[in-house]
Amino acid sequence: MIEIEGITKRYDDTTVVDDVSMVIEPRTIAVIVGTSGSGKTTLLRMINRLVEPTSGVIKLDGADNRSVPAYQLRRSIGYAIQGHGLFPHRTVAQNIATVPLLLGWGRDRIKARVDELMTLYQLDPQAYGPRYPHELSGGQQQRVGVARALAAEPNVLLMDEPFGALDPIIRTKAQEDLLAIQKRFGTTIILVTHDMEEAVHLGDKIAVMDAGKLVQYAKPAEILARPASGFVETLVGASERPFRLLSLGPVRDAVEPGGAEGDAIPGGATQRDALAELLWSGRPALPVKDADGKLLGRVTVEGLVKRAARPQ
Ligand SMILES: Nc1ncnc2c1ncn2[C@@H]1O[C@H](COP(=O)(O)OP(=O)(O)OP(=O)(O)O)[C@@H](O)[C@H]1O
Repeated sequence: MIEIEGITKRYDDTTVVDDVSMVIEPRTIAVIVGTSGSGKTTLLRMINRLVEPTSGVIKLDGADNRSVPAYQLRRSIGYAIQGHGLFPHRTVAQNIATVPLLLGWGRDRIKARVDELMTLYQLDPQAYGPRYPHELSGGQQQRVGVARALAAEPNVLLMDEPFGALDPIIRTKAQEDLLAIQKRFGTTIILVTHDMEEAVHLGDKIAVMDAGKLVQYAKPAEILARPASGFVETLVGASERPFRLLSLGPVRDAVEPGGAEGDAIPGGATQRDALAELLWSGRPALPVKDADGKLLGRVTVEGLVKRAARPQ
């Protein structure tokens, strides 16, 4: 668990993070969003003490993050940034091995971990391990950056716009990989992004920052349905709100009795996917099936539009 208590950062007379308090539950993802310069990166970097706060306390599993030396703290917290921050003159395998080496792991353990992470990220260790970062694509470099951040099995992973430079398709894949890995290792993740869609998709909770202040910290559905202020509403994008709400719910929750013509959509797909499919194909209804292929009912344009208009 990460407890941020009344944390403030001032540079001379300027307060860039202003009395922020929030709790990040273990094994969850908290996403920080906000306008440029609102203090997101500064807040993130106070967790691993790349920035020292002016006042306030941050506790990791109950312990003040100043109770150990900063360099030691940083070895126990993964950190992934936009542009990946890979060491250009070290191979991919050496990059991933950085923190385990610092921690004094044995050779065999390091090799096993590097191979495990590379395999997990679909980079063949034999082929890619000896390469240098410039010999990889942007998406591959990004995966190596996250693999490196995860190498020493940190309980906490800080990510600052990790997918910012990726094209939309690779970005979606990177987000899915992150969710799968977070489930597998139970990592607690704090991620900064400009992209509200990404925040809604990844966040168990979303923290909205404005001019150094935390203006709302809530589940995505709550932020979308009940933005705490005009600022949050604008950030969320009023016109896209209905679609974002639909992207939170599975189709199986929107099923109506009856059947429909054509290929079925799986119950686990999002309601947004179903609406897109309906609009795209010009059909009024789609059959919905569960994972075993059993017919659950149908989903209609009308039903989905109603759900989007009336948030729970
Ligand atoms: N070392 C520093 N000295 C003085 N001011 C700083 C320093 N670091 C950051 N700031 C200021 O603090 C404010 C918040 O910066 P920060 O990088 O945390 O914002 P951000 O929300 O992450 O922005 P962006 O989305 O553009 O990355 C900015 O106005 C920035 O200029």
